[in-house]
Amino acid sequence: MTIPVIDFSGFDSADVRALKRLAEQVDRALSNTGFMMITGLGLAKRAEADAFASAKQFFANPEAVKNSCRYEGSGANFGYQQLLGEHLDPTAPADLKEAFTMRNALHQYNHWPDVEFRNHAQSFYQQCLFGAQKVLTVMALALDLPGDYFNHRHLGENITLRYLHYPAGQQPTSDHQLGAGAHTDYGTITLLFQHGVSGLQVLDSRETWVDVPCVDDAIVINTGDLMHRWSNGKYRSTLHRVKPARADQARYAIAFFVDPDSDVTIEALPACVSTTHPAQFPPTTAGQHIQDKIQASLDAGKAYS
Ligand SMILES: O=C(O)CCC(=O)C(=O)O
Ligand SMILES: [Fe+2]
Repeated sequence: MTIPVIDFSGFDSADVRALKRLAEQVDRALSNTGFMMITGLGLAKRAEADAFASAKQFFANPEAVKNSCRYEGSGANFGYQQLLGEHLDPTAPADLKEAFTMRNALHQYNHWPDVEFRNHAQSFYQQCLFGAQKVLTVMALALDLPGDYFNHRHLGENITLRYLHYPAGQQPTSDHQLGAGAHTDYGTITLLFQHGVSGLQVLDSRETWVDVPCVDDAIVINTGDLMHRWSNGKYRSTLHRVKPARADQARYAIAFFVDPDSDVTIEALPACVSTTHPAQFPPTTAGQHIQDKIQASLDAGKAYS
């Protein structure tokens, strides 16, 4: 399985042929593997560097400092989650990672570690949103929808920036313990910044875990469960996982989850339904699906404690 690299620099020309070509490339990648690497989105490099610097500085703090912004629950979906705080695979041991999760980061006024951390996070969130909107536009065109169809349904309520730290030198308790357990993402698309250290793996159609390389200046983008349902199974929500960090090298990554507003109903889009391929899933609301999945990843800990 190879994950295609797609150059989005033609997006801004608004040339109809360039957009059509992008839509075809995105459609193929999301139907085949559910994963693509995108270059040329035009995000400010400085914002990404500042966000990673902030993340590293925050995770280096003592536990007591980090816990002053402790994650309170799936409803807020905001704050610090300590090592072993989550089971992305609810059937596996806890993940060897810590995280700082920031849902709807432009409208969160409390619980920030400090002003600089907040400024960097909000700047990077804005950059990611700007890039994500281009990708959502191309996806809408690929699915025969008006170009702004998805943008209107992703106003920010469930859009979440997440700093991840896979610390060096953590000894897994078993082969089943990972940096991040096997999971599918919950929403529409995820943008993932790997910061030059690999570790992410994707399950291919032969049930083999394939390493995702770090490609300079490329953002990994994958589709999640709700896009799978919206597209009536056409766009994949592919299982992926992260290996534990190496003994001598920590891994930092940033994920940007682009998920629909809570009251958006997700049901098969007209272009994806036919008499031979009727709707495969009952309608659901985005909020319900996202809450159920987050809660499962937190509740799973109880079975292991
Ligand atoms: O750290 C990574 O590379 C991936 C993390 C991930 O898949 C997630 O947070 O959903
Ligand atoms: Fe993921």
